[in-house]
Amino acid sequence: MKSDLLMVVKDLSVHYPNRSALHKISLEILANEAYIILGPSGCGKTTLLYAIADLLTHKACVEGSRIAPRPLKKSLVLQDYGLFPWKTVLQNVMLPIELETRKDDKASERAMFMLKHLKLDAHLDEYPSTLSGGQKQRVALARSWVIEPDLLLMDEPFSSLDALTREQLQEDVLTLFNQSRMSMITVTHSIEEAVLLGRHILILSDEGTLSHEIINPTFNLERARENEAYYEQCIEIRKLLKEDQYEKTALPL
Ligand SMILES: Nc1ncnc2c1ncn2[C@@H]1O[C@H](COP(=O)(O)OP(=O)(O)OP(=O)(O)O)[C@@H](O)[C@H]1O
Repeated sequence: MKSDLLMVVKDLSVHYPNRSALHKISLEILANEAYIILGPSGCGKTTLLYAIADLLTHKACVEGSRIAPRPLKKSLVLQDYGLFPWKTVLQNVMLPIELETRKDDKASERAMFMLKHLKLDAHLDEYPSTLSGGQKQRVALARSWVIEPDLLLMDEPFSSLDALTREQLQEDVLTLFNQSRMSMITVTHSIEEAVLLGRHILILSDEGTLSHEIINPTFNLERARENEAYYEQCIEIRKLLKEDQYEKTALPL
């Protein structure tokens, strides 16, 4: 196995009691890489993310394998932040450290660095109810980063934020990604977000198969939104999604 391999997913299929969600998905997840899961609504993006995170409900029947050559530290960021309302910003961020059995002397220092970087240092003792959506999502990001995960999993993390806040947070994620050695997997509906945050773009079809796995040459491009190559890549991805849709609806000759 390659030394920088975090996980090998082989022939993964997931069946819920009333329907199947994924069909024979195979992929490799490498260290220090950025992955996107993109596809139409209901195609199984969240199911794939949860399968990788090992968080599928007990009702899901899973076939195939997910093999990690070494134990992985994983963190999950959800669309609705998942903060504890009775804990302050700092307490929310430090929670995963408290739950760890291993002593981590540098954790407080790391948490403070993260909170400062994400411009939350003036809100340490505030409760989530007093924060804006963007601030809450920053707390969730800081919390997921503080344990220095091998794999950061994000389920539509910015979809409930306004456009400017979303853009700022996407920049924050890229900066933190570039300063770390982790891999991240982001589920999104947005082609623009996919091209911004993913070097590997995995496109699922309506039937829950992996229809395309694309290497995005514009990933990590400086000031991507001011660059033509970024928009050309968005157009390419949009074409592939439309072709998938067309193939599905085309009448047989
Ligand atoms: N716990 C569950 N029990 C039964 N069916 C489920 C469950 N979770 C998801 N499904 C079904 O599996 C399919 C895939 O769901 P999933 O949430 O993974 O898709 P998605 O691509 O993330 O959707 P969206 O883009 O709308 O969030 C859907 O048809 C959904 O109804």
